Parts: sequence; structure tokens; C-alpha cells
Amino acid sequence: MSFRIERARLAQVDDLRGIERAAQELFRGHAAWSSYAAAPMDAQALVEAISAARVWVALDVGDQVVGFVGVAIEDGEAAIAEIDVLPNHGRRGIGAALLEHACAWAAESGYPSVVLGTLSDVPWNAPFYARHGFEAIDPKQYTPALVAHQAYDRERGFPMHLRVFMRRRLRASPDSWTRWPAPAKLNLFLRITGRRADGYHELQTVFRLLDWGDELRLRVRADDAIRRLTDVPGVPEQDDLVVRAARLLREHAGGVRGVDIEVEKRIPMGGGLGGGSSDAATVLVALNHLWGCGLDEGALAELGRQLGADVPVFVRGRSAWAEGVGERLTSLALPRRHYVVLDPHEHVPTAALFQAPELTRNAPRATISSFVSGETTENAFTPVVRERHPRVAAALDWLGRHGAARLSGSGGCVFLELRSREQAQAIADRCPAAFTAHVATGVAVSSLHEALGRHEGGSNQPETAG
Ligand SMILES: C[C@@](CO)(OP(=O)(O)O)[C@H](O)COP(=O)(O)OP(=O)(O)OC[C@H]1O[C@@H](n2ccc(N)nc2=O)[C@H](O)[C@@H]1O
Ligand SMILES: Nc1ncnc2c1ncn2[C@@H]1O[C@H](COP(=O)(O)OP(=O)(O)O)[C@@H](O)[C@H]1O
Repeated sequence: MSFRIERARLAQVDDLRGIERAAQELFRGHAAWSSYAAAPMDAQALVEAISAARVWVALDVGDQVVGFVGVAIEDGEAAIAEIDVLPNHGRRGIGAALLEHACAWAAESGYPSVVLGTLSDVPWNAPFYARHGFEAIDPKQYTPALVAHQAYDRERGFPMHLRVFMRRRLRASPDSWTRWPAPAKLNLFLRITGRRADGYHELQTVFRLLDWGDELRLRVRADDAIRRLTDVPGVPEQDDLVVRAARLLREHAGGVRGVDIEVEKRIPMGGGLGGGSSDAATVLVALNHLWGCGLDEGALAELGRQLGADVPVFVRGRSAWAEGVGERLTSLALPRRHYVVLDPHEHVPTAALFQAPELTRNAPRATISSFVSGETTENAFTPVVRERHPRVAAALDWLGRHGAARLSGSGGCVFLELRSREQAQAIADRCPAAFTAHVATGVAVSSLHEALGRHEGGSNQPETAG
């Protein structure tokens, strides 16, 4: 193959918009031309889709972006929001490979089907998709999202007699790869109220789960081997929390159970965003389902606690007020907020910070209402981290110019809370080269639990509007 497919990066936004414009040229003279030309792809929506890791690009041997596919999630199914290939790279199987790539991702993620809207009379549209297993959807079976698309098309003067929505049903076989998200967290505040006899600290914190994080692929094996197939820099296979979580669950559940694990790391390690803990929780929850162990959430959270203080909240999958070492959780309904998360590329060792003599570890107890009123926002680690890690201090100072920047967990990532995603993106766009900025939105229910619902088949049929 003279091209390869990989996840799109934000730096490629302009390339993708250029490809869309070039691909549209093929419609000049067609009845759909004017409505396509009048409504190019929305840049903000594209940035969000790339941040959500649902856009893939095809690159030629010279690393030029020659095509892309973007997937949206609508009414519980995957939707091809956009797929384009540079016209001078047509007829080389690039579009077909991108389409199959997106469908494979959706199948592994547990989505029951993939939908798209296209033109019935254009050879590289509906007939192409039909060759790839898509069938026209009866308008009486349209989902609410398709009804909305139809209304929008009508409004923009699209030739409706040529419009067709198509669906491909997906089937996941039990021995194929499955895909599971492992979301990041923020600590919206953190207070240390005491030290226990075992050296661990009593703390109070609010965990806010995000719509952004790592992704894991799991494939059940016929033997009892537990293998991590991807390299995680600095983390040997045997020490990886994903491997330790799988072993712990197997010890508990018994039987001959094995698994291959791939980890797509995005959450910076040692960044205070709980990446390792979330990966571990995802393995516990996903393998409990795939291996058919039948443990309930409480039992899984208890296994999680043995792996790390932050694991239980990811197992439970709800933003929460936490006490104890972080395992006593009370779900908290938080307002919809968006975050700029700044990674100063500084690994902050959690254990060393908890040992710091200058750490305030006897703070008075806070109350949920003092947090909700906005009075309690401090993080006990902030002065210690500022002193010991100048890069984190610099990140706090830069982000602090835009609002009340805070440290997450023991750092080194810092964040700022905002009311709109656009505001967050605008600040992220100005991030100095020394740091990396991510934009994320807080969620009420973890994407892991949504994935579990899909894999269990609970929400496995798209809803119809009728
Ligand atoms: C500080 C927090 C806040 O959410 O997050 P991170 O910055 O790690 O993301 C957590 O409490 C970290 O949880 P986690 O990273 O799972 O910690 P663990 O692996 O259990 O422990 C790492 C080390 O931190 C210390 N530790 C951890 C939790 C706690 N309540 N008291 C402690 O004293 C212990 O010395 C332990 O050896
Ligand atoms: N799958 C994993 N992902 C990240 N870190 C891991 C993993 N398994 C083990 N670790 C170890 O856990 C440490 C803490 O990682 P992480 O949970 O990402 O950060 P934090 O606790 O600061 O939120 C890492 O430095 C690494 O040595």
C-alpha cells in the first residue's frame, strides 16, 4: 500500500479543509454543488472531532495528507460525518481504506451500526457505499438525527430527490479486538486532613471526569497469558497497571483467562490526570464483561483500590466528592464546564510529594457546600509543587493570566475551568510551545460506562424518530 492511515492531529486542520474543498470541485455542475459550496466543514467542529480522536487521515509515502474520514456519534450509532480524498489521489483504494478503518473502529467500540448521508446518482457515492455493505434506510425508519439532517438539507436547498441515508450493520465476533476508553480526571480541589497509621493520607477532593483520555484495545485469548502488546515508555510490561489489573481480576475470578492488551496513551504520565489509574479501571470493568466474571461494581472498585487510591472513581464512572484515601465516593452533579488542561511535560512523583515535610496535612475538613459555593478551590500540593517544579509554576503563571488556574492532583498538569468550549479552545490556541494544551469537557457519566452499555448490547439499537 502506498499510503497509511493514522489519527488526525490538530495541526492538520487546514490540510483537511483544503482536501474537502478540492473534493467538492468534483461536484461542479451537479445539483448539489451550490449547497455543498455554501456550507463547508465547520472548523470548530473539526477541531472538536480531532480532539475526541474520531478523525483519521491517509498519508502518502511523502507524508502528505491525501484523505481523511471523520466520525460522529448520533443516537447511539456511529456516523460518517465527512470522508474526502484529494481528486488526484482517487481510484487507489484510499477512500475505501478510510471507510473500512472508521467502520472497524466503530465495531471495536461496540457501536451497532454506521450511518451516512450521500447522493444516489453519483457513482463514487451511494453505489460505492453499497459495495461496502451500506443499505439505503427507509425514511420511516429515520433516527431523530437523520430527521434533523434532512431538515437542514431541505433548508439549504439540497436536491432532496437525490439524498439517501445509508446504514451498515456491524458485527463484533467474541474473539476480535474490542476498544474501551479510559478517561482522564481533574481534581477540582484537594485538601489533606490527616495521615493514617499505614502512611497513606486522608484527603478530600472532587474528581471531575473528562470526555478525553486514553484508549485500550482488548482481545480475549484462548490460553491464560496476559500480554501487553504496545510499548509504554518507562513502564515495563510487568509493572503496567493494565497488566496488574488483569492479573488481579483473574486471581479473583479464577479459571483459564487470558487477554492481549494494547494501550493508546494520550494522558501524560505522572501528570495528576489519573491515566494509569483509569487504564487499570478500564481493564477491570472491560475484562469483567469480556471474561464473564460477574463481579458487581462494588467488588471491582475494591479490587481497584488495591491497585491505587484513584482507581475506584474510574470504576464507578461518575464525577464525585471523595474522602478517605479517595475511595469513599459521593456522586456529585456538577454544572457543564469546559477545561483547558496544560501539560508542562513535567513528571511529578506522587509518593515524594505526599512525603514532603512542608505539605499541609492537617487542614480542617471542608464540606460539599463549601465546594459548591466556590469557596473551596485550593489544592494542598500547589505550594510544594510550585517550589520544587519551576516548569509547573510557569504553566500555572501562564494559565493564571486567563483566570483562576489550578493544579490537578499532585500535578504536573494544570487547568482552567470555562463556561464555553470555544473560550477554552481560544486559550489553548495561544499556548506557548513549551507546554501542550488539551481542551476537554466534564462529563456526568464516564465514557467507559457508555462503552460497557454498548458492549453489553444494552443500547444496541438506534432509536427511530417515528
Ligand atoms: C494525588 C492524587 C489525587 O487524586 O492523584 P494523582 O496526582 O496521583 O493523579 C491521588 O490521591 C493519588 O492516587 P494514586 O496515584 O492512585 O496513588 P497510589 O498509587 O495509591 O499511591 C501512590 C503513593 O502516594 C501516597 N498516597 C496516595 C494516596 C493517598 N491518599 N495518600 C498517600 O499517601 C502513598 O505514599 C503512595 O505510595
Ligand atoms: N498504564 C499506565 N499508564 C500510565 N502510568 C502507568 C501505567 N502503569 C503504571 N504506570 C505508572 O504510574 C505512574 C503514575 O501514572 P499516572 O496515573 O499516569 O499519573 P498520576 O498518578 O500522576 O495521575 C507512572 O509514572 C508510571 O510509572
